[in-house]
Amino acid sequence: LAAMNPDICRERENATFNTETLTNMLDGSAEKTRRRREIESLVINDPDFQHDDPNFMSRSERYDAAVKKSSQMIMKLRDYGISDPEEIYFYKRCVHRGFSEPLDLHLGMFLTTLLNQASPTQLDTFFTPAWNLEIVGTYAQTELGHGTHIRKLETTATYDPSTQEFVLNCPTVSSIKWWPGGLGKTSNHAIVLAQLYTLGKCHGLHAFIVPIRCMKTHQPLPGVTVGDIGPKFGFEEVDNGYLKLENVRIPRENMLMKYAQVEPDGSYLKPPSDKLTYGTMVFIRAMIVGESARALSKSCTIAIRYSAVRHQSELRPGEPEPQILDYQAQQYKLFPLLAAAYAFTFVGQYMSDTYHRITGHINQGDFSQLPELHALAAGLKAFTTWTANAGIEVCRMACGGHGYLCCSGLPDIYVTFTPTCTYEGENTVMMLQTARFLVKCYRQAREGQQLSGTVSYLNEQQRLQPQPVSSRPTVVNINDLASLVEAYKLRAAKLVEVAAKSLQGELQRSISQEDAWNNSSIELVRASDAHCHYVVVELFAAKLSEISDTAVHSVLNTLALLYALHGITLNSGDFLQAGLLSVPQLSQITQRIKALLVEIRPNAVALVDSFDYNDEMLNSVLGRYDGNVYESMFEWAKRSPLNRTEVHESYYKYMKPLRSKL
Ligand SMILES: CCCCCCCCCCCCCCCCCCCCCCCCCC(=O)SCCNC(=O)CCNC(=O)[C@H](O)C(C)(C)COP(=O)(O)OP(=O)(O)OC[C@H]1O[C@@H](n2cnc3c(N)ncnc32)[C@H](O)[C@@H]1OP(=O)(O)O
Ligand SMILES: Cc1cc2nc3c(=O)[nH]c(=O)nc-3n(C[C@H](O)[C@H](O)[C@H](O)COP(=O)(O)OP(=O)(O)OC[C@H]3O[C@@H](n4cnc5c(N)ncnc54)[C@H](O)[C@@H]3O)c2cc1C
Repeated sequence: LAAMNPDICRERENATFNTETLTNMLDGSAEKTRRRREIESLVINDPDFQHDDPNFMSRSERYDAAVKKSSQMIMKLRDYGISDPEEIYFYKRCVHRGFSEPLDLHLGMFLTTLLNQASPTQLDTFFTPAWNLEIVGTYAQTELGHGTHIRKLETTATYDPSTQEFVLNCPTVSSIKWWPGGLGKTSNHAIVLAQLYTLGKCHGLHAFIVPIRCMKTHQPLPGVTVGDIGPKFGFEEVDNGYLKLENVRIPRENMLMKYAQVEPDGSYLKPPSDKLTYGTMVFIRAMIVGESARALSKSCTIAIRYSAVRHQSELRPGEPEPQILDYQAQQYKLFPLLAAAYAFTFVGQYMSDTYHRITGHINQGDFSQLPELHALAAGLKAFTTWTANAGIEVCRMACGGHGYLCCSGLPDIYVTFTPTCTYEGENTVMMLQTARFLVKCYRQAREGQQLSGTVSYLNEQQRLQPQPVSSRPTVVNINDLASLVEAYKLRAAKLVEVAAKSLQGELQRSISQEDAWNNSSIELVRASDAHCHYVVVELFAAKLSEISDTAVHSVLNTLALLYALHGITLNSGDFLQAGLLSVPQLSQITQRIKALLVEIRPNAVALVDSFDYNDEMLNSVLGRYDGNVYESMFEWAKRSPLNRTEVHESYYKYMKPLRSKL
């Protein structure tokens, strides 16, 4: 066993706080940390889950290996009695080393849709077989022609009262289902989102359980054309698929009928809200916020550990080359991302709690908070994925050339994460959904209604009436987190107002509501972005008040200040325009940020250690806990398939003959 790299040892000795305390806080409690590690070690020590490096495998081999692992995973979850969704998720992440896998849609969307949208009788019929993996399902919504604008999806489900069946059809090329994970080869069922027709009338999108492959032979059923859509930017383990349905008949009982219903005679009963069909998307959006935190914290772990062991260039003449982590420019790249990773971890926990709280109310028949839940999940999903997506790439480049190697782990993190900006609601479109809610709230507040929840700041609009910047006291105390939260809040209020006024201005030019909306999209997206940024800063600050350990409190306070101040510098125009900040303060902020980088420097490695990714999960030569990066990179390269023979066959086939011809 090689000794620990001395640089990284020194980093750990210099930390001012106890990493275990912080890890416990991130997990929720010491007991939760213990249990998570226990679950992870079940996987890591399981010979069935030892795997070949996927980088050296073909796509088909990768799919094969993933299905093998997923099947074993389901067996073992059963054997170990792991049934808590959160624990299933730990186990699953560890088995697949953070990669997406063929059963994701079954576990994440098929089962969830059943749980939330099936009637009790339907749950009895479908849930147990689905839990036992006899039914393997996916969520088939997107079509070739439409992913975003789902009201225009073209697949139809027409009720036939004579047989009490629905007849499903994809009538056009653009109506072919396209993208669903696990659809191509793995699933034997799909929840298909289709336009419901009954008694000659269209009632919009509804969800149907459609068998697509024979339960015995796994052959596609009559009328079903199904397959894999081909290689992608990443997601190589996943058989994202296509599906064309031609006169496929399913029993009436296969329409999910917890809310909307079709009676045997074909009469239609409306749901209490027609957006309940969209519920599974809200769930996954809420989960993606936590995924942003994970992707970013993993990337930071890799880049910061590597920066602690990598020496390059000359800082002071005659002295040894410094750790690249000592360069201010390197710190400025990585520490704000580290701060964002912490912020998003807390936001992810909040989003998950909020989802469960409000879904609880919805299950009791109270739909009043659905709009806020939707707006929050949509906006925070977009806000956090955009930041994390860009941040992963910054981390990769911060590792220099070695970041480009697959064994750094960073390319896989990037290609696996980047579609979160697109799937489950394209980010710009999600920001516009949040803006729709914000503008509505703004108008309500104007009309004198008292708003509650995350938008309650819009009640304070009177305070925001325009006044000359010079006559207004500057609001920000750049050393006080509470004051920074206030500034973010006022910026959000201002940008919501700007967006609302833009809409108003457009409408006064007597164009349609829709054109006014389109002509204000830039302002609307910025308003949502500012709103989400405020929510994130606010939640980070609120988290600090829960921390009793003074050493941990101090280091997280530094990170929270860095997060807030760095965000101001990135958006300084907004803060200046709103009169929340003066020009001299801007350079004070830069100085303050530099001081914060120095404060964070001795704790940087400990702060990424606290995320507690074991080496198997991190899967990165550069991010290894022991810091022995060069040795293991050399070992990894030797295993490259091109090195199986000393002389590659291409030499004999092409180069050697060429030489004799010249
Ligand atoms: C016992 C055991 C327990 C067991 C437990 C078992 C369970 C589990 C166990 C295991 C757990 C382990 C898990 C493992 C997980 C694995 C990971 C998963 C990986 C997943 C990978 C995911 C891969 C990716 C999958 C995908 O990608 S799947 C496809 C996703 N596709 C999209 O996301 C389409 C976007 N497009 C739209 O969402 C709409 O098109 C559009 C733009 C909103 C316009 O919608 P439109 O209908 O036109 O509405 P508008 O007219 O604009 O608005 C009209 C009005 O409705 C409002 N409103 C719009 N929405 C909504 C909404 N939701 N909700 C509420 N309101 C809404 C709007 O606010 C407006 O309100 P108003 O202002 O009028 O008051
Ligand atoms: C890896 C991956 C896995 C997926 N898995 C599934 C799955 O399991 N099941 C499933 O059903 N789907 C799945 N999808 C599909 C995914 O949900 C859609 O791709 C997504 O909803 C975006 O829709 P789109 O592709 O139609 O993009 P488009 O809507 O065509 O977006 C293209 C551009 O148009 C812009 N745009 C569109 N509408 C507006 C608007 N109203 N205002 C302003 N700008 C607009 C967008 O911002 C974007 O820049 C998956 C996709 C990927 C990449």
